[in-house]
Amino acid sequence: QTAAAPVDPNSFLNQFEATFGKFEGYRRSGAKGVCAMGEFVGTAEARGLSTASAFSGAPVPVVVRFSVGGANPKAPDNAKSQRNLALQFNLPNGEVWQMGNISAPVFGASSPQQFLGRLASLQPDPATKMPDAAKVKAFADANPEVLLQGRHFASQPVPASFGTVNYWGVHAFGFTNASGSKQFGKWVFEPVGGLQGLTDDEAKAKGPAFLFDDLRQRVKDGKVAFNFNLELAQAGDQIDSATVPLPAGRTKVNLGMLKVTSVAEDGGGPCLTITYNPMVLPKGVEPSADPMIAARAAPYAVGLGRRLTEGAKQQ
Ligand code: HEM
Repeated sequence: QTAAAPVDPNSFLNQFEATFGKFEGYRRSGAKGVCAMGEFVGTAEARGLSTASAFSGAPVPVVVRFSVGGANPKAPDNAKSQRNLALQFNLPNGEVWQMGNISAPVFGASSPQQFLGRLASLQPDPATKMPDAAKVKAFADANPEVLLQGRHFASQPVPASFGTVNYWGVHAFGFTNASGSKQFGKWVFEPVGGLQGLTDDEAKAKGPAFLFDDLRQRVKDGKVAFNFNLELAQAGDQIDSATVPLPAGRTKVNLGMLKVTSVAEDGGGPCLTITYNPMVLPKGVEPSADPMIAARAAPYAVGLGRRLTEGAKQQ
C-alpha cells in the first residue's frame, strides 16, 4: 500500500477507540465541546479571490463548535493541549460550508496511513495500560513529522479562552474568482482581541473546567470574534501537506470576520447531531491535493453514525 492509500473509516474509528478509549455518545475526537452561534461577514478582498457566497458581504449565520482535543469528554481545560473551532456556514439557497480548525499550524500526520500508524503506535499495552514507549519511538523515528503538532502545543501557554487562540485549517484550499483565476492558500482564524495565554500558576488556579463559562461571559460582553485570514501560496510552495505550513511571510488576506453571538447550554445545541466534514465546500472553494482532506469525510460520517446510535452527547 502506498502512503496515500485510503483507510477504511471503521478501521479509523476502531483505532481511535482502542487508543483513546470509547466514550459512548461522544465525538471520538474533540469530545468535550460546546455549541455556539455566530455571524460571518466577508470582505471585498475575499470577493476578489472567490465567488463563494460566504463572501458576499451580507451576514451569514454560522453553527460554531468549540472543543478541547481528544476523545475524553472530561479532558482538562488547563493543559497545553489542542483547542478546536469547527464551523458550518449556512449559505443562501441551502448551500453549506463546513470546516474543523485546530489550534496548531500543522496536524500530526500527512497521510491517512501515517495517521492510522501513529494512532496504533500510541495504543495502550493491555498489561501496563500505557503506550509501549519503544513502539511510540520507533514509529516517530520513522515518521518525524508526527511530532510537530505536539511540539507546537508544548511551546505555547495554555489558552486563556476559546476566544484567545489561533485556529488553523492546516490544509490548502483553492479559491476561484469571477474571472476564473485560482489561488491556493491556507487559512487561520485569529482572535480580533489578540492572543491570551495563562502562566503555569494561572492555569493551575483555573482548574480543569473553566472554558465554557469563560466563553459565555466573553460572548455576552461581545468579545469573541475572529478574523478569517488566508495566507496565499506562491508558485513552488508545497500545498499538499497538513504537516508543512506555508513559508513564513506569505501575503495574508483578510476574508472577513466571524463574530460569536450566543452559546448553547451545556450538552445541547445545533452542533450536537452534525459532523464537520471539510469536503463540504461552497462553490468557489475547492480542496487541494492534500490527501488528508478527503480522508476525513468518511470517518466523520461513520463517527457521527456511531454516536447517534449510542445517543449523542457532549461535554
Ligand atoms: C484521516 C484523518 C482524520 C481522521 C480519521 C479524523 C477523525 C475524526 C473524527 C472521527 C472526529 C469526530 C467526528 C464526529 O463525530 O463528528 C474528528 C473531529 C475533528 N477533527 Fe479530525 N480526523 C482526521 C484529520 C483531521 C485533521 C487533519 C484535522 C485538522 C484540522 C482535524 C480536526 C478535527 C476537528 C477540529 C474535529 C472536531 C470537530 C467538531 O467539533 O465536530 N482532523 N476527527
